[in-house]
Amino acid sequence: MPALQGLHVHPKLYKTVEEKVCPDTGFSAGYFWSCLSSVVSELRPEVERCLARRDELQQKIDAWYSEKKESGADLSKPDYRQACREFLRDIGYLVPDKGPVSVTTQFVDEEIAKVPAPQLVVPSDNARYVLNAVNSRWGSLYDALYGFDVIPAYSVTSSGVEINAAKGAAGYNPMRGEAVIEFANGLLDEIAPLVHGKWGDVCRLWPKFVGSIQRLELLLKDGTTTALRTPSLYVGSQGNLGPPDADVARPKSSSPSVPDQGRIILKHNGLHMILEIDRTHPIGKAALSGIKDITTESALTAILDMEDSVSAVDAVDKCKIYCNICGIFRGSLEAPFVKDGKAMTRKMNNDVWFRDAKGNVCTIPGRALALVRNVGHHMFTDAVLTADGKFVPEGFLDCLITTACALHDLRGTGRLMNSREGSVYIVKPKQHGPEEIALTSRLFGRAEEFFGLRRNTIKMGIMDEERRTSANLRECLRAAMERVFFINTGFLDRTGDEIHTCMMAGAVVRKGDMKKQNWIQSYEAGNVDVGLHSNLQGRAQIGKGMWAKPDSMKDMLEGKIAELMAGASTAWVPSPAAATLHSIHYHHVDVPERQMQLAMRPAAKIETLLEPPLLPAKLSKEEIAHELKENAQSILGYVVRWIDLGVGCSKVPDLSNVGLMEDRATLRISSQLLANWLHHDLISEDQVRDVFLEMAKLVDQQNAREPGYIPMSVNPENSPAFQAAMKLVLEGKKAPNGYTEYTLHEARRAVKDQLQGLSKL
Ligand SMILES: CC(=O)SCCNC(=O)CCNC(=O)[C@H](O)C(C)(C)COP(=O)(O)OP(=O)(O)OC[C@H]1O[C@@H](n2cnc3c(N)ncnc32)[C@H](O)[C@@H]1OP(=O)(O)O
Ligand SMILES: O=CC(=O)O
Ligand SMILES: [Mg+2]
Repeated sequence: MPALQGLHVHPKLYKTVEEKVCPDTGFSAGYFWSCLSSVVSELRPEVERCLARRDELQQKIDAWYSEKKESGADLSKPDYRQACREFLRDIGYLVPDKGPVSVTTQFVDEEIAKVPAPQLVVPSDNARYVLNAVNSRWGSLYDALYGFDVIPAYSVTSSGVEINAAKGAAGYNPMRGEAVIEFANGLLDEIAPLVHGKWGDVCRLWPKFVGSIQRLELLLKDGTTTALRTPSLYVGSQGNLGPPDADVARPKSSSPSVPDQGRIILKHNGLHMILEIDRTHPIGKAALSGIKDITTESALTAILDMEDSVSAVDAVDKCKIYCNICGIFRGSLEAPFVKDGKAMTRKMNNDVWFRDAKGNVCTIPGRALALVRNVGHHMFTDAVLTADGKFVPEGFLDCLITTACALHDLRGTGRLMNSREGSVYIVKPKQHGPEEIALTSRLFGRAEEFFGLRRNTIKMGIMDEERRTSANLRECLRAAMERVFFINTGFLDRTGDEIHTCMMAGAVVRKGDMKKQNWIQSYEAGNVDVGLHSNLQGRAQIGKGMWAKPDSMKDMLEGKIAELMAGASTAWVPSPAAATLHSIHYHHVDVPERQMQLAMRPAAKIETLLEPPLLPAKLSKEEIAHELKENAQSILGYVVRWIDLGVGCSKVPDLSNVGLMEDRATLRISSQLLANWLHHDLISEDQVRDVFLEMAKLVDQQNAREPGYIPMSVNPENSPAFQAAMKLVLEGKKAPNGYTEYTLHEARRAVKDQLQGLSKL
């Protein structure tokens, strides 16, 4: 390990910083390490103090709940809410409320400040996915509808005819295609209605100058022409689109004499939709309007995640991530891969060019605004060691690397532009209360000083996902009032933290019942209330959590609109297709107006937030057994891929065979829930072992075709993944804040060492 400025840096990381990150920034690698060295000396003691404070508070909470429980108190009773609040105030868990806060963050890109839209999260260790994520600003509506379950296998058309619209294996099903087009036309009728007629009857469309400005004109199949009811929704065009050479309606099959190939750009609620007209394309040829697809503005922001969706346990893993992040900020990231037998290379998309309604050339960004999620304060890495051999806070390294990579964007040395406002967006997860947020803000401030950046260039996305943050959210905002660019309800981690914090209070409800509990309703509402009353509109997002069923798009389309109705200006999606489909909700809901309505309601009560999610009545043996199985299956299904294959986010089928997105936050929930039930004797250790052995067989079957997969059930005693999964439950009670990372990291590192040993033989 090279020793630099008192630090010992892993050679791989040294090389990455020297060869990838620093060139063209104006800063040398030596300077970079001296900055890290300073910040470690300065702020590491503060991190340690914050972590010790977490443990101290948890011990006090455990003791309080244990005592109440032993004295036979019914903790679900309202009397206890007040007592609990007072206790938490006495121990400093709840901090004094200093009154209203007005967030003043400046230079925030409009994707965050102005336009409500989906937010995609992507594991940053996978270059191919990362590229897909930044390119998911634009998505094919037709593909998203065709490829998922939104269109049922058997559909009824608007004329009442039942059709077989199954996807099928044998190529394109034109009837499914018809159903897709019908859905899309219905959507256009809602968001861009015509003066008369319906989108389904349009046989041609073109921009037409009315005075000095273009309007969209449309020819209907009855031969009449029409226009948009709101003409300003048309914002431009591209290509060769008319005017039509005849004032007679053309029959469906005949092609116009003027080649009809081009794009019509509409804009509604701040989001663009591009009607792709191409009568030479098989879909466009078959469509009355010639529209072959609708390219929809989808994920305006994408979080490149260094945290819960990746398995990164050492310098080598971290370097892979850092190179991807650097590639994005330089605009140079590429990923060669083979798909369906074809070799291809994925790159970052260019911006979209078109002529606006006055005929001027203009552009819209071609990529989502990239935000980077660093790791939390509780993580330390041996990629860099201090002179006395201690691991450095991993979040410090993440922050300095992210900022140094972003210099390429800020200085314009990259090929493409990320932030047009000259900001860097770092999402900081798992912060507990205002003091930790103040610590992050100091870290960001130091990074700005090191690299000569304007104060508050580095913006902070606050994951509201730990109970102490939710309970003190206003003070948390105060601690970052010049930097905050979002508060997001990470309800998955938050649920894990809820269970851990209230571990001693009693047995908690089943995983599927958590969302109905009072605490979570109060948490979701409280986050919106605090955001709306702290001046976030126009400056920062109020975000809601992940849709964790990546294949269940019909359910998402029906359900996820509720998050906008609840006041969110963005919400997380797991994939580009989900972003495209979720974007529909932002056309249905006028978010600023909805937020104005919600700002009038009485704010959610803190007492409700503090109500533990305890089982109201005993569960039957069968119910307990089922819940144990379900959690064991998801824990094993996730953990085995994390530890043996180094995959940090997986789609794991549940017992009903629904694919669920599992990441470290969902693992925190499942393991904490079982640890809680174990502590309260709903299940025994023997039962846990038996069920884990049974589920290991099922998980082995599910992964049988995965290259490199090592079955757990053959020799569970020697399977690091099986052992780690068991440990997460059996020792979950004493895991700090219920975090799973320590167990996962230890086991993954052992597997990597073993693999390295084998490769040397
Ligand atoms: C609590 C929290 O912290 S939530 C935040 C953490 N969670 C996440 O980030 C979830 C991100 N999502 C994912 O990792 C994935 O979608 C998974 C693991 C859930 C499913 O992955 P897969 O099984 O590979 O998905 P599937 O086979 O359906 O789709 C693969 C295609 O979709 C793309 N894709 C899927 N998810 C993403 C994504 N998040 N970003 C970009 N592209 C994606 C892939 O690039 C691939 O397309 P390609 O072949 O053209 O490259
Ligand atoms: O990070 C998101 C969460 O839900 O946890
Ligand atoms: Mg989280």
